[in-house]
Formats: sequence, structure tokens, C-alpha cells
Amino acid sequence: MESSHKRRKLSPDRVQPPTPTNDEEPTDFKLAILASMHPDRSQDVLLDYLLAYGGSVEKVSDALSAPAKGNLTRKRNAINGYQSSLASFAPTKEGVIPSVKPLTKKGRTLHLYSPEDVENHTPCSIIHNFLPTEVADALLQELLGEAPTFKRDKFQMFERAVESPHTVRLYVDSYSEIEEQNAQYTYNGGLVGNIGKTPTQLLKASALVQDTVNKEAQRRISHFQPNGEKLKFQSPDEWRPNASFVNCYNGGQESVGWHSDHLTYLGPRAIIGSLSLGVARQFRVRKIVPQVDVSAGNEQGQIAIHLPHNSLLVMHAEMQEAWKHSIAPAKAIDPHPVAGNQRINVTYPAVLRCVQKQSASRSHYFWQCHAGFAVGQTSCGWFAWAEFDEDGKPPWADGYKGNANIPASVANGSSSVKRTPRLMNSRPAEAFGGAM
Ligand SMILES: O=C(O)CCC(=O)C(=O)O
Ligand SMILES: [Fe+2]
Repeated sequence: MESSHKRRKLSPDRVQPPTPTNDEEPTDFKLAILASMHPDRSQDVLLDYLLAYGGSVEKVSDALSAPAKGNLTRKRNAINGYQSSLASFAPTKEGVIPSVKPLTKKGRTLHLYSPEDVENHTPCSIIHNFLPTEVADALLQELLGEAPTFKRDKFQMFERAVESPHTVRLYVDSYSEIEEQNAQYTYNGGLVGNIGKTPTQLLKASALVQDTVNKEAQRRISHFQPNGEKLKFQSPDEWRPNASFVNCYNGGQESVGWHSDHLTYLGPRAIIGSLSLGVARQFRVRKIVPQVDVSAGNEQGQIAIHLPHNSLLVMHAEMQEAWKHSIAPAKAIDPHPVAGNQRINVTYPAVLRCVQKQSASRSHYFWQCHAGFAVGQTSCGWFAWAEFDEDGKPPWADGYKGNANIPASVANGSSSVKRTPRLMNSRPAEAFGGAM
């Protein structure tokens, strides 16, 4: 989640830490320096800036200290407008992701309703009326019954523990998975406890979600991804969700802030299925823009995808590294006949196994000590480049196709790093090619 957008000028009497220009300085060291100079910025925002400015702490700091003119301004929800389709304004060619030029003026939001607009303007696709009506209703009833067991998720922003303004619970399909994974899953930075066994209706729905997400992912590859091919690092295997995060938003004020789903447990180029039930809400997406020249108009607005009851959103492989998403607070909502003011969301990731191991080979992804993002812990500052083969497999996975030189400590699982690592990518969104 991002912090306040107030600018804070460095006062001349404030002691400034050194600003290294040496590219070999570890990223977390640069982040620590930037955090001390810009304490009003979240670590995610500082990382975005660092990527955009090629790793230069000085340039980032200059940009952050510049007058606010041209910076993205965020507005709370306006009343939803109506718009049937943008298709007539944006014809598309197969294999090419259409570029969204000045979709929005500064601080404005483009509202997308139709499936064709969503897939043409974002790395997502949406299917309305996804489940048979009775199945959707039974699932909604079941999850509303579970909702009182959900907890507010806590995560750490620098020294402050922040409560997410909605509730969540993780479900897995078997008790052995619960034991195996209890201490391992992380959700937006915090370790997840309170894991439940997937209840009956949710299990039924998961099978349908799996089938549809695989079809949608194939369609995305052939119609939108460059040359009709899967992206580098994207897994060619069937997508199989093995857990689900169930979120509950009780009233329009409940929300989730800007984030990408953490790569640590998902691996690179993750695909995520996301089922919405109950009250319709807006899913906001925005590209992680290298803010090289925001004041010259190189800024992108937000896009709001409308998520009605019983819709399945698929976030495709282009999404997590290059875009952020959020559920914006809503000034007004239409109560749902069964759910009242509540919205239930089921987020299906395909979780990576063996997330603790790391490779020290240099690639575009890196592992970073995760502790700074979890409540009550501080980062030990550990950093290592991460290695994946073309299909997104790490060196320790069966069928790994690369030739990484794996250090013994990693190969035999005895890494000296005791804390949970966090997987990040070190490239600006543009470097991945799939972004608009
Ligand atoms: O509620 C939603 O639609 C999104 C939830 C989400 O982004 C998450 O669980 O990571
Ligand atoms: Fe998310």
C-alpha cells in the first residue's frame, strides 16, 4: 500500500546519508538509504522509482524531492458511470497488445465494464455469470458462513504495523498441506496463520476455475502475447490452484491497497484466478510506470474494472511484475440480496513449492530478506540474484533446463539464510515487453 503523497523536502540541517552511485550497491542498501531520506514513501514505491531511474539513488531522490506537479493524484471512488464498450475506439490486431494512450487525464479513472474492453486494455480477462446461478449462490452462502472466522491481515510498512482494511482467510485442500504450509504462506508480506480446509462448495468451484483459467491463459497467449508465445519465465505447465485466499469486504469502506501479488510463493509470471461474489466493487489496476518524466505527461491513469457478482477475473502472466492492483473504497454500493453489504472474493494462486531455497546466480529476479515486510521483524538486509529457466523453474526443480551453478548451501537446502526470502524483479515493467 502506498503512503501519503505529501512531498517532504529535505531540510538543509537534516543529516543526509551518503548517496552511492555505484551500481554494484545492493538494492536493499539503496532502498534503506532512500527510506531514510523519504520516510513518507513505502518500500514498494521506492523500489518502483529505483527501477525507473536505473538504480540511481541520486536521481530517485531528486525526483521525489521535486515539486508535486505532475505526480499521480489519487481520488476516492466517484459514483460509477456507465459505458458499454470502448471497442470502437481501440481496434486490436492479433498478437499485439493495444497501446492505451491517453486513456485518462491526470488523476482520472477509466471505467471498464465489458470483457472485450478489459482484455484489450489490461493484462486481465473477465467472464461474467461464470458459475451456474445455483452454484454461485450456494458458494456465496457457504463463504458468508465462513466469513466470521476471517482475520484482518497485518503487514509491516517500515516500522509501523498496518491492518489491512478487510478480512481474509487462506484455505488449502488437505490437512497435510495445512501442516506443511502453515508457517510458509505469506500474504502481502505477513505470514498467514489460521489456515482452513477448503469447504465443499469452494472445492467444486475450484475445479471449474482451473479449467477456465487454463483456457483463458491459452487464449491470452495466442491472441495477445508477443508472437503468440508464452512469455519468458512463464510456466508451460497446466495452471493448478492449490490454495485459495478468501477475502471479505464488509461495506464500501473496506478495501485493499495497491499491491502486486507476492512473487515469493508464486514464482515469476504468475497467473491468478479471482472470483467475485456478492456486492459489485471496482478492481483498480495501474501499470508500474517508470516515472522518468511524470511532469512531461508520461503518466498513466488508473483503470477500474467492474466486478459484478459471479464474475471470474483472470490476471495473466503480464500482470504481477508490471502492474499493481487494488480494491478501492466505494462511496456508494448496491446491497446484494443475499450478501447485504458484503463482497466475497476468492483469489486462486498456483503456489510454488520449495520457496525457501535460493540461487546466487544473476538474473532479473532477486531474493531479498522478507522480514522487513512482516509484523514485528526487521530485515537482515540479505540479497541474492535468483535464477529461473525459460519456463520459470528454479534450479532445484525437477526438469530444470538451465545451467545454474548452484552453491552447495542452496543445493542441499542448508542455506545460511534463515529468514523467509521475498522474490522481487529488478527490471522496469517495459523490459518485460508485455506491458502496455
Ligand atoms: O478482492 C479482490 O478482488 C482482490 C484481492 C487481492 O488482490 C488479493 O487477495 O491479493
Ligand atoms: Fe492481490
